[in-house]
Amino acid sequence: CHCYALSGKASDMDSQLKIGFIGAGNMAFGIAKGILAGNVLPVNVRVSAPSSRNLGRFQELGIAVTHSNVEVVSGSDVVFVAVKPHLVSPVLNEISLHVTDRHIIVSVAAGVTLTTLEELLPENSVVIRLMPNLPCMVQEGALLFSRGTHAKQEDGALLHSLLHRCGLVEEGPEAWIDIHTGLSGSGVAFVYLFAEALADGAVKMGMPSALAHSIASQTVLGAGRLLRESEKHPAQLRSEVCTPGGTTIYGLHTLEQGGVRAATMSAVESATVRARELGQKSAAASRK
Ligand SMILES: NC(=O)C1=CN([C@@H]2O[C@H](COP(=O)(O)OP(=O)(O)OC[C@H]3O[C@@H](n4cnc5c(N)ncnc54)[C@H](O)[C@@H]3O)[C@@H](O)[C@H]2O)C=CC1
Ligand SMILES: O=C(O)[C@@H]1CCC=N1
Repeated sequence: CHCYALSGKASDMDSQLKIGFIGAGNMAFGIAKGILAGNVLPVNVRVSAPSSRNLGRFQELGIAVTHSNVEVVSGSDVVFVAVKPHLVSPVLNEISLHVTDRHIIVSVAAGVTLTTLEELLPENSVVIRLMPNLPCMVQEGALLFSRGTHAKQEDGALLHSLLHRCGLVEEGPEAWIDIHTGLSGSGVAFVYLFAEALADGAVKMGMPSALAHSIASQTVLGAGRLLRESEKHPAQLRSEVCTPGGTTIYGLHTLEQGGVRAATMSAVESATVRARELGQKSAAASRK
């Protein structure tokens, strides 16, 4: 049974837990790295994918690899389902017979709802929906999870404890997961686009590209760290950068004329709406 006593001893339990990943892509790798940075040993982790192409980097971490999803489920307590959303339904159909009350099934697939996940698994299965983002790779992810009908508070605490080295980990109602997907799952790509454009601007003004990209990435990193560590509102920090009549306010005016703020809000909205659409598609597919 997954009912580990969690009276502040979650991290002691982690070291004995068996962790599985179905799907060996970027997200599985990022989460695996964070989990190994915590209390879990590589011998207690296994990962499956149909081809060997993506498995090498997991092997380099000492993680056992296989082509059998069922083998991952049979040998694990916590199973991360980290395949593309349209593959969640076939994969859960394939493993369903092997899921027991020992398991916590954690899906990271964009859009796929707890209801769909629960319908595809045996009755009373413990299911958690998690939305991570790519910076889990460097333990600076932003992760939000939501518990299914049969996932208890202590199951959430266990997941939190497993993932705490992946970055910021929060729990919330399921309605926020699609929003978090737009804000942060996809949001990192919006930040990359902005970083690329910053560098392009510098190249346009005559700076060599390699230096411009290196400075742009450090600028994003530094701005992010200061924002998080100061706990100030972004508008406050922005005003600290703006000398009256100086360079920054001229640049900001140009950005506002380009509608960057409205465009960014709309980008979060479109990505959120798309996550909801993906959820409806996967629900329809699971009923077939
Ligand atoms: N990439 C990102 O930034 C984020 C992705 N996600 C979600 O994570 C999930 C995975 O995304 P990525 O890692 O980017 O994809 P990916 O394409 O890098 O990885 C998918 C993996 O699944 C494997 N796979 C394919 N069919 C399989 C099967 N039948 N059984 C087992 N494994 C199979 C592939 O070989 C591959 O290793 C998606 O559902 C996505 O919505 C969530 C948050 C952020
Ligand atoms: O683009 C996607 O659908 C996935 C989910 C969040 C980030 N990548």
